[in-house]
Amino acid sequence: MNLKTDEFFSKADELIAAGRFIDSKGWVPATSGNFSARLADGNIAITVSGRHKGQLQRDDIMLIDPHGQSLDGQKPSAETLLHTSLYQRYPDVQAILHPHSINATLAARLFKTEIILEDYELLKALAGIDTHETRISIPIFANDQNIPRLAAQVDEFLDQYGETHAYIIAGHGFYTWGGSVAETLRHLEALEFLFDCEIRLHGVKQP
Ligand SMILES: CSCCC(=O)C(=O)COP(=O)(O)O
Ligand SMILES: [Zn+2]
Repeated sequence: MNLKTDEFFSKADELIAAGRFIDSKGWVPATSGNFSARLADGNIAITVSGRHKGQLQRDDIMLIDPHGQSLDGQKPSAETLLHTSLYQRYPDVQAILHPHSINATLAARLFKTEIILEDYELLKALAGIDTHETRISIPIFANDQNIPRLAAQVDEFLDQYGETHAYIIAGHGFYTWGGSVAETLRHLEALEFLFDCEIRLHGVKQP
């Protein structure tokens, strides 16, 4: 049975286009990052491990089940568990994007455990926020090569502190998600701008 349906290819094409845009900004250097989108049957279209995310072709997007098992023989992202955990937690989440941007990396060096974003008009680009008079915290987790342990740490935090639009992994990148690939890309772009503002504001050494 061919599991790659029209819906799969449509989502794959959205992820490919998102990858080109994200790469054009320099946010997925040297094969870093990974992307996924949930399909109507619960299976997930996700990037094959090790591919350059700015040069994706249809063959670079593969199919996994909700538990992260490959359904087409290809090897999914090394960070698949971070995707499947978020889909399991948030039934409305339909796409996840993970860039390795300079701003996320610098933000973790500067802010250590969380980055606070408040009083920015662009916060309204994040789903559910309708005023600049909003204060959100983006948590920062220590990097870990043990992805199950990292996923468990994220899960434990989200169990305790509830919803967030994104999280940063120190020295690594960030994860963000949304109700569609387009919404997730909007979150990614807005968060990049907001991280940049905070880094410029707090990161410039005083004379
Ligand atoms: C060269 S980046 C190291 C791995 C990583 O953090 C990443 O985002 C890409 O891994 P993938 O297996 O998804 O290609
Ligand atoms: Zn990564």
